[in-house]
Amino acid sequence: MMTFDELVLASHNAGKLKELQAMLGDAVRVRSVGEFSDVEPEETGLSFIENAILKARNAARVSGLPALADDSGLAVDHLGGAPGIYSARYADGQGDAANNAKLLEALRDVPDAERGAQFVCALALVRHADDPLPIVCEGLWHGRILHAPRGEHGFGYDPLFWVPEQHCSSAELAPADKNRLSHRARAMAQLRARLGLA
Ligand SMILES: O=P(O)(O)OP(=O)(O)OP(=O)(O)OC[C@H]1O[C@@H](n2cnc3c(O)ncnc32)[C@H](O)[C@@H]1O
Ligand SMILES: [Mg+2]
Repeated sequence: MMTFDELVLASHNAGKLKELQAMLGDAVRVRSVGEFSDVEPEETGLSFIENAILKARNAARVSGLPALADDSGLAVDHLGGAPGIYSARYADGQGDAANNAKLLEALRDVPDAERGAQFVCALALVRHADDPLPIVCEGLWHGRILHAPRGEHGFGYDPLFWVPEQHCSSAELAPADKNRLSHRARAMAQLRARLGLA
């Protein structure tokens, strides 16, 4: 079993950091990679898993600590799984509002039945930068893309993601509920089990 008292979170995304911290609770002392470096590694992988491992290794390298990375995104059925691993860069780095506007435009006039989508989260945990055996977990969250944004919580694509079983968007969920239901929560539950913490 892997145990440690300090862990660096390999993300520069404030929304993600907040959710990951809430999910990890007091189990481990958490640092952010931003404390060690402002340079974000290039996400050159072709899969969520490859990018998560790449970010985890980078954070372990700059911090000297074990590192947990999250690579996530939104895969839209009608768009053949796009924006996928390119979700953060969908509108060429112009940020969340531009990403959401571009997605709404891409799905303009597409009926509800064809607006299925899933949020994907890959988590990678490495003990050190060259760890040959990263722990990797994935979580999916199925939903549908709305026709207009709803809700103020969360971050990123949350205002456009309808959660059928909750009858609201993921930005309308209380943070604690999103952290129980989301792609990230599902990946984190697997990680806990793998670490013997579940
Ligand atoms: O790579 P790091 O530094 O962690 O930060 P990032 O924001 O670049 O993160 P990703 O590369 O994993 O890209 C994730 C994209 O998917 C979006 N996303 C991921 N999880 C989400 C969630 O729970 N709710 C809404 N959008 C989410 C997020 O807004 C980004 O556009
Ligand atoms: Mg990124």
